[in-house]
Amino acid sequence: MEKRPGRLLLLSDLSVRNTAYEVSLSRSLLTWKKRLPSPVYHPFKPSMCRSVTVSEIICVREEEEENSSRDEGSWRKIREGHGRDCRQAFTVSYVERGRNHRWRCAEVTFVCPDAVLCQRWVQCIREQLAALGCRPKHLLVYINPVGGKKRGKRIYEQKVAPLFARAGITTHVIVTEYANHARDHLRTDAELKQFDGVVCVGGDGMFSEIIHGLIWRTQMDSAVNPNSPEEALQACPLRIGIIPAGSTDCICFATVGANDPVTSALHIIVGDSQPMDVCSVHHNNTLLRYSVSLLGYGFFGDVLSDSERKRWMGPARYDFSGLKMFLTHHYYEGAVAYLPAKGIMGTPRDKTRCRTGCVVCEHNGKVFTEKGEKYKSAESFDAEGEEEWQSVRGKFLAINAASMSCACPRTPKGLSPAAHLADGTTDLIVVRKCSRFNFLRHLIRHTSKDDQFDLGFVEVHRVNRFRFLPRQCQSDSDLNLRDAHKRQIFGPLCRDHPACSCGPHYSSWNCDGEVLKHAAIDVRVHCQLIKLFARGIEETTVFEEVTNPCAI
Ligand SMILES: CCCCCCCCCCCCC/C=C/[C@@H](O)[C@H](COP(=O)(O)O)NC(C)=O
Ligand SMILES: Nc1ncnc2c1ncn2[C@@H]1O[C@H](COP(=O)(O)OP(=O)(O)O)[C@@H](O)[C@H]1O
Ligand SMILES: [Ca+2]
Repeated sequence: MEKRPGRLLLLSDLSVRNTAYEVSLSRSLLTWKKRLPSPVYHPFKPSMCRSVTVSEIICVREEEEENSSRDEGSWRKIREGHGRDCRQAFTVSYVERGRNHRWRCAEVTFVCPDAVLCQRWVQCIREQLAALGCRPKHLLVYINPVGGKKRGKRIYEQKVAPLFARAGITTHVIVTEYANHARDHLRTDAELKQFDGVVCVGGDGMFSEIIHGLIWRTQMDSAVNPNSPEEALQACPLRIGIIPAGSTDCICFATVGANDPVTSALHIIVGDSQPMDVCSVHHNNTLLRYSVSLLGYGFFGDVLSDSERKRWMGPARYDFSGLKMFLTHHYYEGAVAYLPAKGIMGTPRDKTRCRTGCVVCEHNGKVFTEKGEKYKSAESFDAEGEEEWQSVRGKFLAINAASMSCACPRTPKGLSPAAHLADGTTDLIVVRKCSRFNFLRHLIRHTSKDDQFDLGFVEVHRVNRFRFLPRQCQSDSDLNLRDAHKRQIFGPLCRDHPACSCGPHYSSWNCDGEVLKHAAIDVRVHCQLIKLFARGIEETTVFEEVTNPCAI
Protein backbone atom coordinates (compact mmCIF):
# COMPACT_ATOMS: atom_id res chain seq x y z
CA MET A 1 0.00 0.00 0.00
CA GLU A 2 1.19 3.46 -0.86
CA LYS A 3 0.26 6.57 1.02
CA ARG A 4 0.79 10.10 -0.22
CA PRO A 5 0.15 12.52 2.61
CA GLY A 6 -1.34 15.82 1.47
CA ARG A 7 -3.00 14.57 -1.65
CA LEU A 8 -4.12 11.01 -1.13
CA LEU A 9 -5.21 9.69 2.24
CA LEU A 10 -5.30 6.08 1.09
CA LEU A 11 -4.31 4.19 -2.03
CA SER A 12 -4.79 0.41 -2.20
CA ASP A 13 -5.33 -2.46 -4.56
CA LEU A 14 -8.81 -3.77 -3.81
CA SER A 15 -11.26 -5.81 -5.79
CA VAL A 16 -14.75 -5.03 -6.98
CA ARG A 17 -16.80 -7.92 -8.33
CA ASN A 18 -13.75 -10.12 -8.58
CA THR A 19 -11.80 -7.54 -10.58
CA ALA A 20 -8.70 -5.74 -9.37
CA TYR A 21 -9.01 -1.97 -8.89
CA GLU A 22 -6.67 0.73 -7.75
CA VAL A 23 -8.72 2.58 -5.15
CA SER A 24 -7.77 5.98 -3.79
CA LEU A 25 -9.23 8.37 -1.30
CA SER A 26 -8.42 12.07 -1.00
CA ARG A 27 -10.24 14.66 1.06
CA SER A 28 -12.59 15.29 -1.82
CA LEU A 29 -12.71 12.15 -3.98
CA LEU A 30 -13.04 8.39 -3.78
CA THR A 31 -11.79 6.90 -7.06
CA TRP A 32 -11.56 3.33 -8.31
CA LYS A 33 -9.65 2.54 -11.49
CA LYS A 34 -9.58 -0.85 -13.11
CA ARG A 35 -6.12 -2.41 -13.02
CA LEU A 36 -5.17 -3.28 -16.57
CA PRO A 37 -3.30 -6.50 -17.25
CA SER A 38 -0.81 -4.53 -19.34
CA PRO A 39 -0.27 -0.77 -19.42
CA VAL A 40 -2.03 -0.39 -22.75
CA TYR A 41 -3.60 2.99 -23.51
CA HIS A 42 -7.39 2.69 -23.67
CA PRO A 43 -8.77 6.08 -24.62
CA PHE A 44 -12.45 5.15 -24.75
CA LYS A 45 -13.16 3.11 -21.68
CA PRO A 46 -14.87 5.37 -19.17
CA SER A 47 -16.09 2.41 -17.10
CA MET A 48 -12.51 1.72 -16.10
CA CYS A 49 -12.51 4.65 -13.75
CA ARG A 50 -15.27 5.78 -11.42
CA SER A 51 -15.17 8.58 -8.96
CA VAL A 52 -17.46 9.94 -6.32
CA THR A 53 -17.03 13.14 -4.35
CA VAL A 54 -16.69 12.54 -0.63
CA SER A 55 -19.47 15.07 -0.03
CA GLU A 56 -21.81 12.74 -1.93
CA ILE A 57 -20.96 9.56 -0.07
CA ILE A 58 -24.00 8.60 1.96
CA CYS A 59 -22.33 6.09 4.27
CA VAL A 60 -19.79 3.30 4.50
CA ARG A 61 -20.28 -0.02 6.24
CA GLU A 62 -18.23 -3.13 6.85
CA GLU A 63 -19.82 -6.10 5.17
CA GLU A 64 -21.22 -8.96 7.19
CA GLU A 65 -21.40 -12.29 5.42
CA GLU A 66 -25.23 -12.30 5.64
CA ASN A 67 -25.47 -8.93 3.94
CA SER A 68 -23.07 -9.57 1.15
CA SER A 69 -25.60 -10.62 -1.42
CA ARG A 70 -24.35 -8.17 -4.06
CA ASP A 71 -20.82 -9.37 -4.40
CA GLU A 72 -21.63 -12.90 -3.44
CA GLY A 73 -19.30 -14.77 -5.79
CA SER A 74 -16.06 -13.08 -4.90
CA TRP A 75 -17.03 -12.56 -1.27
CA ARG A 76 -17.78 -16.18 -0.39
CA LYS A 77 -14.56 -17.36 -1.96
CA ILE A 78 -12.45 -14.97 0.03
CA ARG A 79 -14.42 -15.70 3.18
CA GLU A 80 -13.77 -19.41 3.10
CA GLY A 81 -10.12 -18.99 3.93
CA HIS A 82 -10.64 -16.52 6.81
CA GLY A 83 -13.37 -17.73 9.15
CA ARG A 84 -16.64 -16.05 10.14
CA ASP A 85 -15.51 -13.05 12.20
CA CYS A 86 -13.03 -11.72 9.78
CA ARG A 87 -14.58 -8.72 7.91
CA GLN A 88 -12.68 -7.92 4.77
CA ALA A 89 -15.07 -6.03 2.62
CA PHE A 90 -16.73 -2.67 2.90
CA THR A 91 -19.58 -1.08 0.99
CA VAL A 92 -19.79 2.57 0.07
CA SER A 93 -23.26 4.03 -0.62
CA TYR A 94 -23.16 7.16 -2.72
CA VAL A 95 -25.28 9.52 -4.77
CA GLU A 96 -25.71 8.58 -8.39
CA ARG A 97 -27.32 11.04 -10.78
CA GLY A 98 -30.07 9.81 -13.04
CA ARG A 99 -32.18 11.59 -15.59
CA ASN A 100 -34.17 14.74 -14.93
CA HIS A 101 -32.22 15.74 -11.83
CA ARG A 102 -33.12 12.57 -10.00
CA TRP A 103 -30.66 11.12 -7.53
CA ARG A 104 -30.36 7.51 -6.53
CA CYS A 105 -28.41 5.69 -3.85
CA ALA A 106 -25.81 3.48 -5.54
CA GLU A 107 -23.45 1.01 -3.82
CA VAL A 108 -20.05 -0.42 -4.47
CA THR A 109 -18.40 -3.17 -2.39
CA PHE A 110 -14.63 -3.27 -2.12
CA VAL A 111 -12.98 -6.51 -1.03
CA CYS A 112 -9.68 -6.05 0.80
CA PRO A 113 -6.74 -8.43 1.09
CA ASP A 114 -6.96 -8.31 4.90
CA ALA A 115 -9.22 -7.17 7.71
CA VAL A 116 -6.85 -4.50 9.00
CA LEU A 117 -6.83 -2.71 5.68
CA CYS A 118 -10.61 -2.99 5.46
CA GLN A 119 -11.02 -1.30 8.85
CA ARG A 120 -8.56 1.36 7.90
CA TRP A 121 -10.58 2.25 4.83
CA VAL A 122 -13.86 2.30 6.71
CA GLN A 123 -12.40 4.46 9.46
CA CYS A 124 -10.78 6.87 7.06
CA ILE A 125 -13.95 7.37 4.98
CA ARG A 126 -15.98 7.85 8.17
CA GLU A 127 -13.51 10.47 9.36
CA GLN A 128 -13.86 12.36 6.10
CA LEU A 129 -17.64 12.26 6.33
CA ALA A 130 -17.58 13.43 9.94
CA ALA A 131 -15.35 16.34 8.95
CA LEU A 132 -17.92 17.63 6.45
CA GLY A 133 -19.80 19.52 9.16
CA CYS A 134 -22.85 20.42 7.08
CA ARG A 135 -24.70 17.13 7.46
CA PRO A 136 -27.72 16.88 9.73
CA LYS A 137 -27.65 14.30 12.52
CA HIS A 138 -31.02 14.75 14.16
CA LEU A 139 -34.14 15.84 12.28
CA LEU A 140 -37.66 16.82 13.19
CA VAL A 141 -40.05 15.29 10.65
CA TYR A 142 -43.66 16.34 10.04
CA ILE A 143 -45.81 14.13 7.84
CA ASN A 144 -49.11 15.29 6.37
CA PRO A 145 -51.03 12.02 5.98
CA VAL A 146 -53.80 13.61 3.91
CA GLY A 147 -51.86 15.72 1.38
CA GLY A 148 -51.76 14.93 -2.35
CA LYS A 149 -52.78 11.33 -2.94
CA LYS A 150 -52.65 10.62 0.81
CA ARG A 151 -49.40 8.74 0.42
CA GLY A 152 -47.21 10.87 2.69
CA LYS A 153 -46.84 8.32 5.47
CA ARG A 154 -46.12 5.44 3.16
CA ILE A 155 -43.64 7.45 1.09
CA TYR A 156 -41.75 8.42 4.23
CA GLU A 157 -41.71 4.95 5.75
CA GLN A 158 -40.81 3.08 2.59
CA LYS A 159 -38.48 5.45 0.74
CA VAL A 160 -37.06 7.97 3.16
CA ALA A 161 -36.76 6.46 6.65
CA PRO A 162 -34.50 3.58 5.47
CA LEU A 163 -32.12 6.07 3.81
CA PHE A 164 -31.97 8.27 6.93
CA ALA A 165 -31.26 5.18 9.05
CA ARG A 166 -28.50 4.09 6.71
CA ALA A 167 -26.92 7.54 6.86
CA GLY A 168 -27.01 7.46 10.67
CA ILE A 169 -29.60 10.25 10.92
CA THR A 170 -31.95 10.02 13.88
CA THR A 171 -35.44 11.49 13.68
CA HIS A 172 -38.39 12.59 15.72
CA VAL A 173 -41.44 11.95 13.56
CA ILE A 174 -44.81 13.65 13.98
CA VAL A 175 -47.73 12.58 11.80
CA THR A 176 -50.04 15.59 11.83
CA GLU A 177 -53.55 15.10 13.13
CA TYR A 178 -55.14 18.31 11.88
CA ALA A 179 -54.38 21.33 9.69
CA ASN A 180 -51.86 23.70 11.34
CA HIS A 181 -50.71 21.02 13.77
CA ALA A 182 -47.13 21.29 12.45
CA ARG A 183 -47.22 25.10 12.44
CA ASP A 184 -48.42 25.36 16.02
CA HIS A 185 -46.03 22.71 17.25
CA LEU A 186 -43.12 24.61 15.71
CA ARG A 187 -44.34 27.93 17.09
CA THR A 188 -44.46 26.87 20.69
CA ASP A 189 -43.73 23.27 21.61
CA ALA A 190 -40.87 21.98 19.49
CA GLU A 191 -37.48 21.90 21.23
CA LEU A 192 -35.71 23.24 18.20
CA LYS A 193 -32.22 23.43 19.72
CA GLN A 194 -31.76 19.68 19.58
CA PHE A 195 -32.46 19.45 15.84
CA ASP A 196 -30.30 20.17 12.80
CA GLY A 197 -33.26 20.65 10.51
CA VAL A 198 -36.95 20.17 9.87
CA VAL A 199 -38.36 17.80 7.25
CA CYS A 200 -41.75 18.36 5.70
CA VAL A 201 -43.50 15.40 4.06
CA GLY A 202 -46.35 16.91 2.06
CA GLY A 203 -47.13 19.56 -0.52
CA ASP A 204 -46.72 23.31 -0.82
CA GLY A 205 -49.43 23.85 1.79
CA MET A 206 -47.61 21.71 4.31
CA PHE A 207 -44.32 23.48 3.55
CA SER A 208 -46.11 26.73 4.14
CA GLU A 209 -47.16 25.52 7.61
CA ILE A 210 -43.55 24.69 8.42
CA ILE A 211 -42.18 28.09 7.40
CA HIS A 212 -44.95 29.89 9.27
CA GLY A 213 -44.05 28.02 12.43
CA LEU A 214 -40.31 28.51 12.01
CA ILE A 215 -40.35 32.16 10.95
CA TRP A 216 -42.75 33.08 13.74
CA ARG A 217 -40.68 31.27 16.34
CA THR A 218 -37.46 32.91 15.12
CA GLN A 219 -38.99 36.41 15.31
CA MET A 220 -40.38 35.78 18.80
CA ASP A 221 -36.99 34.49 19.98
CA SER A 222 -35.33 37.66 18.64
CA ALA A 223 -38.08 40.08 19.73
CA VAL A 224 -38.91 41.17 16.18
CA ASN A 225 -42.44 42.36 15.48
CA PRO A 226 -43.67 40.27 12.55
CA ASN A 227 -46.72 42.47 11.91
CA SER A 228 -44.99 45.54 10.58
CA PRO A 229 -43.89 45.39 6.95
CA GLU A 230 -41.14 47.84 7.82
CA GLU A 231 -39.33 45.43 10.17
CA ALA A 232 -36.38 43.46 8.83
CA LEU A 233 -36.99 39.85 9.82
CA GLN A 234 -34.47 37.57 11.48
CA ALA A 235 -33.29 34.68 9.25
CA CYS A 236 -34.24 31.18 10.43
CA PRO A 237 -31.27 29.09 11.47
CA LEU A 238 -32.75 25.63 10.77
CA ARG A 239 -32.76 24.21 7.26
CA ILE A 240 -35.94 22.67 5.88
CA GLY A 241 -36.14 19.55 3.72
CA ILE A 242 -39.15 18.81 1.51
CA ILE A 243 -40.20 15.26 0.75
CA PRO A 244 -42.76 15.83 -2.00
CA ALA A 245 -46.11 14.21 -1.23
CA GLY A 246 -48.57 16.93 -2.24
CA SER A 247 -50.47 18.05 -5.32
CA THR A 248 -48.34 20.75 -7.00
CA ASP A 249 -45.05 20.48 -5.07
CA CYS A 250 -43.65 23.50 -6.87
CA ILE A 251 -41.23 24.47 -4.10
CA CYS A 252 -39.59 21.09 -4.19
CA PHE A 253 -39.50 21.05 -7.99
CA ALA A 254 -38.00 24.53 -8.24
CA THR A 255 -35.32 23.93 -5.60
CA VAL A 256 -34.32 20.34 -6.39
CA GLY A 257 -35.34 19.96 -10.04
CA ALA A 258 -37.52 16.88 -9.47
CA ASN A 259 -40.46 15.74 -7.40
CA ASP A 260 -38.96 12.56 -6.10
CA PRO A 261 -38.82 11.51 -2.42
CA VAL A 262 -35.50 9.64 -2.74
CA THR A 263 -33.81 12.60 -4.45
CA SER A 264 -35.03 14.93 -1.71
CA ALA A 265 -33.91 12.54 1.03
CA LEU A 266 -30.42 12.39 -0.48
CA HIS A 267 -30.17 16.19 -0.65
CA ILE A 268 -31.03 16.24 3.05
CA ILE A 269 -28.49 13.53 3.91
CA VAL A 270 -25.59 15.24 2.10
CA GLY A 271 -26.48 18.45 3.94
CA ASP A 272 -27.19 20.75 0.99
CA SER A 273 -28.12 24.32 1.68
CA GLN A 274 -30.17 26.64 -0.53
CA PRO A 275 -31.20 30.05 0.77
CA MET A 276 -34.64 31.30 -0.23
CA ASP A 277 -36.54 34.57 -0.28
CA VAL A 278 -39.78 34.91 1.65
CA CYS A 279 -42.49 37.52 1.09
CA SER A 280 -44.39 38.78 4.10
CA VAL A 281 -47.96 39.69 3.26
CA HIS A 282 -49.61 42.36 5.39
CA HIS A 283 -52.95 44.08 5.69
CA ASN A 284 -53.28 47.19 7.84
CA ASN A 285 -49.96 46.55 9.52
CA THR A 286 -51.01 43.05 10.43
CA LEU A 287 -49.20 40.03 9.11
CA LEU A 288 -51.48 37.81 7.05
CA ARG A 289 -49.08 35.17 5.80
CA TYR A 290 -45.70 34.43 4.29
CA SER A 291 -45.21 33.32 0.70
CA VAL A 292 -42.24 31.75 -1.06
CA SER A 293 -43.67 30.78 -4.41
CA LEU A 294 -46.84 32.27 -5.86
CA LEU A 295 -49.05 35.09 -4.70
CA GLY A 296 -51.85 35.16 -7.26
CA TYR A 297 -55.00 37.29 -7.47
CA GLY A 298 -57.65 36.76 -10.10
CA PHE A 299 -57.11 33.58 -12.08
CA PHE A 300 -54.89 31.65 -9.65
CA GLY A 301 -56.83 32.92 -6.63
CA ASP A 302 -60.10 31.76 -8.16
CA VAL A 303 -58.65 28.40 -9.22
CA LEU A 304 -57.53 27.80 -5.65
CA SER A 305 -60.79 28.86 -3.95
CA ASP A 306 -62.78 26.75 -6.35
CA SER A 307 -60.50 23.73 -5.99
CA GLU A 308 -60.59 23.83 -2.17
CA ARG A 309 -64.19 22.59 -2.39
CA LYS A 310 -63.02 19.69 -4.53
CA ARG A 311 -60.23 18.33 -2.37
CA TRP A 312 -61.74 14.88 -2.75
CA MET A 313 -60.56 14.95 -6.40
CA GLY A 314 -56.92 15.01 -5.29
CA PRO A 315 -54.37 16.82 -7.49
CA ALA A 316 -56.78 16.70 -10.49
CA ARG A 317 -58.90 19.39 -8.77
CA TYR A 318 -56.52 22.03 -10.12
CA ASP A 319 -57.07 20.92 -13.72
CA PHE A 320 -60.83 20.91 -13.22
CA SER A 321 -60.94 24.32 -11.53
CA GLY A 322 -58.35 25.69 -13.96
CA LEU A 323 -60.58 24.89 -16.90
CA LYS A 324 -63.67 26.18 -15.12
CA MET A 325 -62.03 29.48 -14.21
CA PHE A 326 -60.63 29.89 -17.67
CA LEU A 327 -64.15 29.59 -19.07
CA THR A 328 -65.60 31.89 -16.41
CA HIS A 329 -63.12 34.57 -17.49
CA HIS A 330 -63.57 36.91 -14.52
CA TYR A 331 -61.72 40.17 -14.43
CA TYR A 332 -61.11 42.38 -11.42
CA GLU A 333 -60.45 46.08 -11.02
CA GLY A 334 -57.83 47.58 -8.83
CA ALA A 335 -54.43 49.18 -8.55
CA VAL A 336 -51.01 47.71 -7.99
CA ALA A 337 -48.15 49.80 -6.69
CA TYR A 338 -44.62 48.49 -6.65
CA LEU A 339 -41.04 49.36 -5.83
CA PRO A 340 -38.85 48.21 -8.73
CA ALA A 341 -35.71 46.45 -7.49
CA LYS A 342 -32.67 48.67 -8.09
CA GLY A 343 -28.98 47.86 -8.38
CA ILE A 344 -29.60 44.23 -9.14
CA MET A 345 -28.41 41.79 -11.76
CA GLY A 346 -31.07 40.20 -13.95
CA THR A 347 -34.50 41.02 -15.36
CA PRO A 348 -37.70 38.93 -15.52
CA ARG A 349 -37.29 38.48 -19.27
CA ASP A 350 -33.62 37.62 -19.57
CA LYS A 351 -32.37 34.19 -20.51
CA THR A 352 -30.53 33.44 -17.27
CA ARG A 353 -31.97 30.70 -15.12
CA CYS A 354 -31.52 30.27 -11.39
CA ARG A 355 -29.27 27.22 -11.08
CA THR A 356 -26.93 25.71 -8.48
CA GLY A 357 -24.42 28.35 -7.35
CA CYS A 358 -26.45 31.12 -9.04
CA VAL A 359 -24.33 34.28 -9.47
CA VAL A 360 -27.40 36.50 -9.66
CA CYS A 361 -28.59 35.32 -6.24
CA GLU A 362 -25.10 35.75 -4.84
CA HIS A 363 -24.74 39.27 -6.22
CA ASN A 364 -28.22 40.47 -5.33
CA GLY A 365 -28.06 38.75 -1.96
CA LYS A 366 -25.06 40.94 -1.13
CA VAL A 367 -26.78 44.07 -2.44
CA PHE A 368 -29.75 43.50 -0.15
CA THR A 369 -27.70 42.51 2.87
CA GLU A 370 -25.75 45.74 2.51
CA LYS A 371 -28.94 47.70 1.94
CA GLY A 372 -30.58 45.83 4.82
CA GLU A 373 -30.07 48.54 7.37
CA LYS A 374 -31.24 51.27 5.01
CA TYR A 375 -34.24 49.22 3.99
CA LYS A 376 -35.97 49.69 7.30
CA SER A 377 -38.76 51.71 5.79
CA ALA A 378 -40.06 52.63 2.41
CA GLU A 379 -40.06 56.26 3.52
CA SER A 380 -36.33 56.33 4.04
CA PHE A 381 -35.97 55.25 0.44
CA ASP A 382 -38.22 58.06 -0.66
CA ALA A 383 -36.28 60.60 1.33
CA GLU A 384 -33.05 59.55 -0.33
CA GLY A 385 -34.71 59.59 -3.70
CA GLU A 386 -33.34 56.11 -4.27
CA GLU A 387 -36.56 54.28 -4.87
CA GLU A 388 -39.80 55.33 -6.39
CA TRP A 389 -43.14 53.66 -6.22
CA GLN A 390 -44.77 53.02 -9.56
CA SER A 391 -48.32 51.96 -10.18
CA VAL A 392 -50.59 50.19 -12.63
CA ARG A 393 -54.35 50.36 -12.44
CA GLY A 394 -57.21 48.98 -14.46
CA LYS A 395 -58.97 45.70 -15.11
CA PHE A 396 -57.01 42.53 -14.62
CA LEU A 397 -57.46 38.85 -15.28
CA ALA A 398 -54.53 37.98 -13.06
CA ILE A 399 -51.96 39.60 -10.84
CA ASN A 400 -49.20 37.18 -9.89
CA ALA A 401 -46.06 37.62 -7.84
CA ALA A 402 -43.59 34.79 -8.40
CA SER A 403 -40.72 34.89 -5.88
CA MET A 404 -39.18 31.90 -7.62
CA SER A 405 -39.77 30.33 -11.03
CA CYS A 406 -42.71 28.27 -9.66
CA ALA A 407 -41.68 25.49 -12.02
CA CYS A 408 -43.70 22.34 -11.43
CA PRO A 409 -44.75 19.40 -13.57
CA ARG A 410 -47.73 21.48 -14.85
CA THR A 411 -45.37 24.18 -16.12
CA PRO A 412 -41.77 22.93 -16.16
CA LYS A 413 -40.34 26.36 -17.01
CA GLY A 414 -42.49 28.06 -14.39
CA LEU A 415 -44.72 31.08 -14.04
CA SER A 416 -41.66 33.31 -14.22
CA PRO A 417 -38.86 31.25 -15.76
CA ALA A 418 -36.11 33.80 -15.00
CA ALA A 419 -37.09 34.37 -11.35
CA HIS A 420 -34.50 33.59 -8.70
CA LEU A 421 -34.76 31.64 -5.48
CA ALA A 422 -32.64 33.93 -3.36
CA ASP A 423 -32.19 37.31 -5.07
CA GLY A 424 -34.39 39.34 -2.73
CA THR A 425 -36.99 40.10 -5.40
CA THR A 426 -40.29 38.85 -6.71
CA ASP A 427 -41.54 39.05 -10.31
CA LEU A 428 -44.81 40.94 -10.44
CA ILE A 429 -46.84 39.75 -13.44
CA VAL A 430 -49.87 41.76 -14.45
CA VAL A 431 -52.28 40.29 -16.99
CA ARG A 432 -54.76 42.91 -18.12
CA LYS A 433 -58.27 42.14 -19.23
CA CYS A 434 -58.13 40.58 -22.68
CA SER A 435 -60.10 38.12 -24.77
CA ARG A 436 -60.39 34.47 -23.77
CA PHE A 437 -58.36 33.60 -26.82
CA ASN A 438 -55.52 35.89 -25.80
CA PHE A 439 -55.58 34.66 -22.22
CA LEU A 440 -55.36 31.11 -23.51
CA ARG A 441 -52.33 32.12 -25.60
CA HIS A 442 -50.71 33.46 -22.46
CA LEU A 443 -51.51 30.30 -20.46
CA ILE A 444 -50.38 27.93 -23.18
CA ARG A 445 -47.06 29.74 -23.44
CA HIS A 446 -46.31 28.51 -19.90
CA THR A 447 -45.92 25.09 -21.41
CA SER A 448 -44.09 26.00 -24.63
CA LYS A 449 -40.82 27.70 -25.54
CA ASP A 450 -42.56 31.01 -26.34
CA ASP A 451 -42.27 33.93 -23.94
CA GLN A 452 -45.49 34.25 -21.93
CA PHE A 453 -44.67 37.90 -21.21
CA ASP A 454 -44.27 38.89 -24.85
CA LEU A 455 -47.91 39.88 -25.22
CA GLY A 456 -49.40 43.38 -25.26
CA PHE A 457 -51.69 42.78 -22.28
CA VAL A 458 -49.00 41.30 -20.00
CA GLU A 459 -46.39 43.24 -18.07
CA VAL A 460 -43.78 42.00 -15.66
CA HIS A 461 -41.62 43.89 -13.15
CA ARG A 462 -38.93 42.69 -10.77
CA VAL A 463 -39.79 44.25 -7.43
CA ASN A 464 -38.84 44.37 -3.75
CA ARG A 465 -42.23 45.38 -2.56
CA PHE A 466 -45.78 45.82 -3.85
CA ARG A 467 -49.27 46.65 -2.73
CA PHE A 468 -52.64 45.88 -4.19
CA LEU A 469 -55.91 47.70 -3.67
CA PRO A 470 -59.10 46.38 -5.19
CA ARG A 471 -61.19 49.12 -6.79
CA GLN A 472 -63.77 49.55 -4.04
CA CYS A 473 -61.05 50.27 -1.57
CA GLN A 474 -59.46 53.15 -3.39
CA SER A 475 -59.77 56.76 -2.44
CA ASP A 476 -61.11 59.18 -5.03
CA SER A 477 -57.78 60.82 -5.37
CA ASP A 478 -55.38 59.48 -7.91
CA LEU A 479 -53.52 56.51 -6.46
CA ASN A 480 -50.18 58.15 -5.92
CA LEU A 481 -48.68 55.42 -3.83
CA ARG A 482 -45.92 57.48 -2.33
CA ASP A 483 -48.49 59.87 -0.94
CA ALA A 484 -50.73 57.00 -0.16
CA HIS A 485 -48.05 55.50 1.98
CA LYS A 486 -47.41 58.74 3.82
CA ARG A 487 -51.06 59.47 4.42
CA GLN A 488 -51.71 55.85 5.21
CA ILE A 489 -54.66 55.80 2.89
CA PHE A 490 -54.76 52.06 2.73
CA GLY A 491 -55.27 51.40 6.38
CA PRO A 492 -58.32 53.46 7.32
CA LEU A 493 -60.12 52.83 4.06
CA CYS A 494 -59.78 49.10 4.26
CA ARG A 495 -60.72 48.99 7.90
CA ASP A 496 -63.88 50.92 7.11
CA HIS A 497 -64.74 48.65 4.26
CA PRO A 498 -66.15 45.35 5.41
CA ALA A 499 -66.79 44.53 1.77
CA CYS A 500 -63.04 44.46 1.31
CA SER A 501 -62.76 40.77 1.99
CA CYS A 502 -66.02 39.42 0.66
CA GLY A 503 -67.56 41.54 -2.10
CA PRO A 504 -68.52 39.84 -5.33
CA HIS A 505 -66.13 42.05 -7.27
CA TYR A 506 -63.21 40.65 -5.44
CA SER A 507 -61.10 37.69 -6.17
CA SER A 508 -58.92 36.29 -3.41
CA TRP A 509 -55.19 35.82 -3.16
CA ASN A 510 -53.67 32.40 -3.62
CA CYS A 511 -50.75 32.55 -1.24
CA ASP A 512 -48.66 29.42 -1.79
CA GLY A 513 -51.86 27.43 -2.04
CA GLU A 514 -53.72 29.09 0.85
CA VAL A 515 -56.62 31.48 0.33
CA LEU A 516 -56.08 34.90 1.93
CA LYS A 517 -58.92 36.66 3.71
CA HIS A 518 -58.12 40.12 2.42
CA ALA A 519 -57.82 41.44 -1.10
CA ALA A 520 -55.90 44.61 -0.14
CA ILE A 521 -52.36 43.57 0.71
CA ASP A 522 -48.91 45.03 1.24
CA VAL A 523 -46.08 42.67 0.33
CA ARG A 524 -42.38 42.85 1.13
CA VAL A 525 -39.64 40.48 0.01
CA HIS A 526 -37.18 39.33 2.69
CA CYS A 527 -33.97 38.26 0.99
CA GLN A 528 -32.77 34.75 1.94
CA LEU A 529 -34.88 34.47 5.07
CA ILE A 530 -34.95 30.67 5.09
CA LYS A 531 -32.70 27.81 3.98
CA LEU A 532 -33.60 24.50 2.40
CA PHE A 533 -31.80 21.17 2.20
CA ALA A 534 -31.37 21.64 -1.55
CA ARG A 535 -28.85 23.14 -3.98
CA GLY A 536 -31.07 24.58 -6.68
CA ILE A 537 -31.37 22.91 -10.06
CA GLU A 538 -28.08 21.54 -11.34
CA GLU A 539 -26.91 22.46 -14.83
CA THR A 540 -26.51 19.48 -17.12
CA THR A 541 -22.82 20.28 -17.56
CA VAL A 542 -22.27 20.01 -13.80
CA PHE A 543 -24.10 16.71 -13.94
CA GLU A 544 -21.72 15.33 -16.57
CA GLU A 545 -18.57 16.52 -14.87
CA VAL A 546 -19.51 15.10 -11.52
CA THR A 547 -20.69 11.70 -12.71
CA ASN A 548 -17.60 10.96 -14.61
CA PRO A 549 -14.78 13.20 -13.55
CA CYS A 550 -12.01 10.90 -14.64
CA ALA A 551 -13.32 9.86 -18.04
CA ILE A 552 -10.70 10.62 -20.61
C1 LIG B 1 -53.53 25.36 -20.83
C2 LIG B 1 -52.24 25.24 -20.11
C3 LIG B 1 -52.31 25.87 -18.76
C4 LIG B 1 -50.97 25.95 -18.07
C5 LIG B 1 -51.02 26.95 -17.01
C6 LIG B 1 -49.94 26.81 -16.03
C7 LIG B 1 -50.49 26.72 -14.66
C8 LIG B 1 -49.48 26.16 -13.74
C9 LIG B 1 -49.86 26.28 -12.29
C10 LIG B 1 -48.63 26.59 -11.58
C11 LIG B 1 -48.84 26.91 -10.16
C12 LIG B 1 -47.51 27.12 -9.56
C13 LIG B 1 -47.60 27.80 -8.27
C14 LIG B 1 -47.85 26.84 -7.15
C15 LIG B 1 -48.90 27.00 -6.36
C16 LIG B 1 -49.14 26.06 -5.21
O1 LIG B 1 -48.73 26.70 -4.05
C17 LIG B 1 -50.60 25.76 -5.11
C18 LIG B 1 -50.88 24.79 -3.98
O2 LIG B 1 -50.23 23.59 -4.19
P1 LIG B 1 -50.47 22.29 -3.23
O3 LIG B 1 -51.90 21.86 -3.41
O4 LIG B 1 -50.23 22.69 -1.81
O5 LIG B 1 -49.49 21.26 -3.69
N1 LIG B 1 -51.05 25.20 -6.36
C19 LIG B 1 -51.88 25.86 -7.18
C20 LIG B 1 -52.20 25.22 -8.49
O6 LIG B 1 -52.38 26.92 -6.90
N1 LIG C 1 -53.55 15.85 9.55
C1 LIG C 1 -54.11 16.76 8.76
N2 LIG C 1 -55.43 16.76 8.53
C2 LIG C 1 -56.00 17.67 7.70
N3 LIG C 1 -55.30 18.64 7.06
C3 LIG C 1 -53.97 18.68 7.26
C4 LIG C 1 -53.30 17.76 8.10
N4 LIG C 1 -51.98 18.05 8.11
C5 LIG C 1 -51.82 19.11 7.28
N5 LIG C 1 -53.00 19.50 6.77
C6 LIG C 1 -53.29 20.58 5.81
O1 LIG C 1 -53.47 20.00 4.53
C7 LIG C 1 -53.31 21.01 3.55
C8 LIG C 1 -52.77 20.45 2.26
O2 LIG C 1 -51.54 19.91 2.47
P1 LIG C 1 -50.43 19.64 1.38
O3 LIG C 1 -49.46 18.70 2.03
O4 LIG C 1 -49.89 20.88 0.85
O5 LIG C 1 -51.20 18.83 0.24
P2 LIG C 1 -51.76 19.32 -1.16
O6 LIG C 1 -50.57 19.58 -2.02
O7 LIG C 1 -52.54 18.15 -1.67
O8 LIG C 1 -52.58 20.53 -0.97
C9 LIG C 1 -52.38 22.03 4.16
O9 LIG C 1 -53.03 23.25 4.13
C10 LIG C 1 -52.18 21.55 5.59
O10 LIG C 1 -52.30 22.63 6.49
CA1 LIG D 1 -36.69 35.71 -5.61
